[in-house]
Amino acid sequence: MQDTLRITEVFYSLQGETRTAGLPTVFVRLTGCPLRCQYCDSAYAFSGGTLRTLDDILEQVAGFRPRYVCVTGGEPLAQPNALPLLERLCDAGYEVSLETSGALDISRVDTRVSRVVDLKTPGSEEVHRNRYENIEHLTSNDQVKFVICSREDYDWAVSKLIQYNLEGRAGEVLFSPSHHQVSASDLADWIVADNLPVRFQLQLHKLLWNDEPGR
Ligand SMILES: C[S@@+](CC[C@H](N)C(=O)[O-])C[C@H]1O[C@@H](n2cnc3c(N)ncnc32)[C@H](O)[C@@H]1O
Ligand SMILES: Nc1nc2[nH]cc(C(=O)O)c2c(=O)[nH]1
Ligand code: SF4
Ligand SMILES: [Mg+2]
Repeated sequence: MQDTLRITEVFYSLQGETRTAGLPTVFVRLTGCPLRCQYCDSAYAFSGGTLRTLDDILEQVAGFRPRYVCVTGGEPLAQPNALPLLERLCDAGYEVSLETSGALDISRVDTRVSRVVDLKTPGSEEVHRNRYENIEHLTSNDQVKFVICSREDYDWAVSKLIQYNLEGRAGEVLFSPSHHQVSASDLADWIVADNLPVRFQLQLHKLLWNDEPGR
């Protein structure tokens, strides 16, 4: 169908992650994902959802009068109409971010959008899906994220940081512990010991609300 997207939820909350962590943000969560990361906290968005028009989604977002809008999922870029949704959110004047697995082409995403590209680690069990061609499209408005499941994942992430000069390409490089799979304080200690040019982050929404859907 034209101009529709399959949507799991639209909600207003504090952004729990990335460079806008702590800022009130509307989340638009798109349904469906071709990956199956072993840690996925959003598996409820793999199926179901409601087909909605872009106009309908834009109208609900406007009702919250937000400054920040985050398009997430599921995997947003698995739906072709994610691209016009992102454009229209930017045209409406919001500061827009996109959370993507990095398994799909980001090159056609509006560059006004801050693209948060998750480079999947071996511990995610989806490392083979990384589309490394995306890295050349990154700008200082974009963010690269590693969700770390173990010391081995940390060492792998450091090697990718160096290999692709990620600090020089993206505005932010984020290291996040996979929830309850690696000690957050160990990860923090490793980053300091290695003097890494990355930002450690925790998922604020899990500290606040224990990952209830729609928060
Ligand atoms: C649910 S995904 C949706 C967007 C896209 N599919 C992706 O993977 O980036 C949003 C972010 O949450 C992260 N995430 C999911 N489960 C997590 C967990 N248990 N601990 C930490 N981060 C997690 C993902 O790695 C991703 O960066
Ligand atoms: N508050 C809040 N912040 C978030 N940042 C990323 C989220 C996600 O599930 O992708 C998320 C979420 O679900 N809730
Ligand atoms: S790519 Fe994102 S939504 Fe899909 S399984 Fe992995 S974390 Fe979950
Ligand atoms: Mg969540």
